[in-house]
Amino acid sequence: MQVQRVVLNSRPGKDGTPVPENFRLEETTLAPELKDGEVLVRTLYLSVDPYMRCRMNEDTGAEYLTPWQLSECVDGGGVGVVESSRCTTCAEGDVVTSFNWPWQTHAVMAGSGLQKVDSQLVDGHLSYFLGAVGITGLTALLGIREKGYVTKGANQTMVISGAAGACGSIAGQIGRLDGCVRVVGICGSEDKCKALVEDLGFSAAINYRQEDVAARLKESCPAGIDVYFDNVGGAISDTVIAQMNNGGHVILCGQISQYNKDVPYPPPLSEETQENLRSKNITRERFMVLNYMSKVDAALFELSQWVKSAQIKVLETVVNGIENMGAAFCSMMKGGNIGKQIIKISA
Ligand SMILES: NC(=O)C1=CN([C@@H]2O[C@H](COP(=O)(O)OP(=O)(O)OC[C@H]3O[C@@H](n4cnc5c(N)ncnc54)[C@H](OP(=O)(O)O)[C@@H]3O)[C@@H](O)[C@H]2O)C=CC1
Ligand SMILES: CCCCCC(=O)/C=C/[C@H]1[C@H](O)CC(=O)[C@@H]1CCCCCCC(=O)O
Repeated sequence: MQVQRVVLNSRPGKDGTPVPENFRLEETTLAPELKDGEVLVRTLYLSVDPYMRCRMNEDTGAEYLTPWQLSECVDGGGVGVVESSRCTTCAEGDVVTSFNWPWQTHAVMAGSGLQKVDSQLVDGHLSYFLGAVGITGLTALLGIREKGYVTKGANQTMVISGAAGACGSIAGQIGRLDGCVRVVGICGSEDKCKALVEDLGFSAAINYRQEDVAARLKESCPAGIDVYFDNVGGAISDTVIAQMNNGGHVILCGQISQYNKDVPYPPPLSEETQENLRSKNITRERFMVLNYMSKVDAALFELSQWVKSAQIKVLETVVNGIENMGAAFCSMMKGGNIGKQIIKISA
């Protein structure tokens, strides 16, 4: 069988901005016969995620991430359907997902590396398994529950950076559902601000590209900031932390503003920000969703119930075609997405 796949064509360099030409589309042939334990899957949807920027480097800088190899097929989150199987745990027609799905239109995979999913959890919106009812929804929910210390009735204000993205858009809605009285998002465009306030119920939204973030935070968080869901790091986070209340909590989810720089993860903080954290007794613990796998089933069920009952609204930016994987990744890294960036590979 002839299939299309995406390979890593070149590396952007540790300090470089990724470009679509770092990826290359190729044709390849799949072996006609499955071996014991293997399944043939058709790819439905693929995910592009910020951590992939680290996998473009020869040294990813994170012990749990392996580098993509030049001229080899790249991989990440994917969902697809089993077309034929020689594995006892997967049957034809099963919908399956994996963190290591090859960027390929069809693939032969070990059945043992696939998780079967129940399409009823997402009312048939299978791309949600890569977002709101998948890793990014889990990151938002478990990040808040494990590191946010949100308490009903405590009149807390939560600020979210990268608020209109996959994790951020869900985190703000969960902050509100869990009891924060004000939820304020920071993001990079007027359209994003409008979506946060008008569609997702955020109390206010700040466009960091056009507005004075410090001044707008003062205005929209009159009682200060208690919880900060940090997706971006850098200057935006320094500004937020400077306005946090004593005993506040930073959920250190990601630092995308630093991923095109040759710095370790998490990147070092300025003296001033370190002093702000110390003097105000603010916690800032690193959060990694993969460390909470024992809580995933219950968390996915909770996310599914919220999505099905429309208490959480899901935003997606969907691009069609495997040939657009590289462009979709680069666009997401620059803010081209509202909600989860998804690539639809087949119907
Ligand atoms: N800890 C964990 O277990 C996990 C952490 N993450 C982290 O969460 C964060 C969000 O990931 P995800 O939701 O998948 O991605 P998003 O859907 O949020 O997409 C990335 C967004 O980052 C914003 N961005 C890009 N560059 C900058 C910059 N220099 N300054 C401010 N914002 C920027 C852009 O939005 P805008 O237009 O607003 O600039 C862009 O849309 C990332 O840091 C990621 O590494 C993700 C999954 C798991
Ligand atoms: C080094 C920067 C990482 C910043 C945080 C982040 O984005 C983490 C993302 C992971 C999250 O815990 C869940 C995921 O899906 C991300 C990692 C996926 C790991 C796949 C491993 C693939 C491999 O290397 O073989």
